[in-house]
Amino acid sequence: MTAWSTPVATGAVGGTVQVPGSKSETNRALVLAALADGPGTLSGALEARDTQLMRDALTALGAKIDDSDPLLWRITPIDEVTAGATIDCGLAGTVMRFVPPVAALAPGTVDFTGDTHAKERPMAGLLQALRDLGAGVDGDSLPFTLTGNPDLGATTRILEVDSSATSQYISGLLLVAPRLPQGLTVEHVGDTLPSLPHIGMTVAWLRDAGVVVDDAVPRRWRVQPGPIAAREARVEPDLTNAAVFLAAAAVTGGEVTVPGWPTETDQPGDLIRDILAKMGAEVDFTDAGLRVRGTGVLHGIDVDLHPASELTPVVAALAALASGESRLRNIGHIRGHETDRLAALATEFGRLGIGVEEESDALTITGVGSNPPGDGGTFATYADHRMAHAGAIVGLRLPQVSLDDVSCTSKTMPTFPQLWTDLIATAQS
Ligand SMILES: O=C(O)C1=C[C@@H](OP(=O)(O)O)[C@@H](O)[C@H](O)C1
Ligand SMILES: C=C(OP(=O)(O)O)C(=O)O
Repeated sequence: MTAWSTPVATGAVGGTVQVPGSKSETNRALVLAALADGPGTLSGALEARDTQLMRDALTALGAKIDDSDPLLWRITPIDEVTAGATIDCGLAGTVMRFVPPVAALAPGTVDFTGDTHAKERPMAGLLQALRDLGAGVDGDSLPFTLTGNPDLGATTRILEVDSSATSQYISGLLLVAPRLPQGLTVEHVGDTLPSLPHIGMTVAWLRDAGVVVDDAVPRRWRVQPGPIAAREARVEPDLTNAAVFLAAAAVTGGEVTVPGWPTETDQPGDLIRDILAKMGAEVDFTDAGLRVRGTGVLHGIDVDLHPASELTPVVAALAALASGESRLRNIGHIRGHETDRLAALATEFGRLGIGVEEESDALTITGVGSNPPGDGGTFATYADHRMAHAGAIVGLRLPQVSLDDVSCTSKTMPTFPQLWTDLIATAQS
């Protein structure tokens, strides 16, 4: 645990923040490279706990990953998936949902474990799907032992999956689908399907590796069997992680540029541009990247975050500092993220004196506007990197906010405390 006093911004911030690579893209690229038909490379990849866990997991299953050059990782694919390993998933959704389908190709058992809270994260729908494909699994949540089946999916026509708890079940299954003898047709059978753009990202990465995917029918994906082409793949900056720095511009009336922001992207974090503009900031592309300028006005917002729910903590923090009421809707499934984010945000904002009403799938937040409560206090992060981002944003205007633990930011952005300190220092100078 590393406690951290968040810096208050005494003026407008101004700076350029080079945001590290996308977690979601890096971990998809690693899985596809490990299953590819030859050696490949990855540039712009994210160095963080979630991607280290993925590298360790794929190495344990037989891939060779040379990450000695941070600018260009070299991946030699798995020849035959190795049985007998123990995979530590940490708290990484992409590891716990993307690696078991790979391990299910092993001729033997693979053990899966994770952090204390990982045991609470939804796994049952994926593990049932793997059983339906012919693997064995001895539980419905972490930790579990999986017994692989080299004939995985050989007799499956259509695999029905309830992915309402997390889109990552479907992404994990699609990533191995081309390696199954008949390919795979996956059909979502639940009521809701969150984070759909993240499934779109999976489909795009498969297609870029030469895999034929038919997604013409909503909630149904048909992946043809065939090789996954080895590639020289490139990862974009993480747009959801970028959101916290852009928020600092909007909150302080300052200006922040993020270089390398793609003009077309599969990352749902791109939605932050629209959200910030609706809340009153100026958002535009310049030759240097995406620029956000605070205007001194920050309105509340009514927003459906179902497709981009990982933005919730940052948007909630913006709402907390805005004027008027905000409503963040359709996000019940984020109770299964790194922590129950609806409960955690309501508790921690409430403790600081910010009005929050928690519903089963929504938050209503009464922004403090020009009257931030003055006492500050401890802000618990629940091992959740994005709770740390939310605490840092409210700490820009509420004095003496202290995160109980900032080390959780290493999950996807170990450089966050330094990048944040440097950016907020520009307001003091
Ligand atoms: O596939 C991915 O890379 C992700 C999918 C989403 O998960 P959920 O569908 O559980 O929201 C997102 O929130 C998570 O941060 C990353
Ligand atoms: C939900 C998130 O992560 P994970 O990939 O662990 O699900 C997140 O990063 O906001």
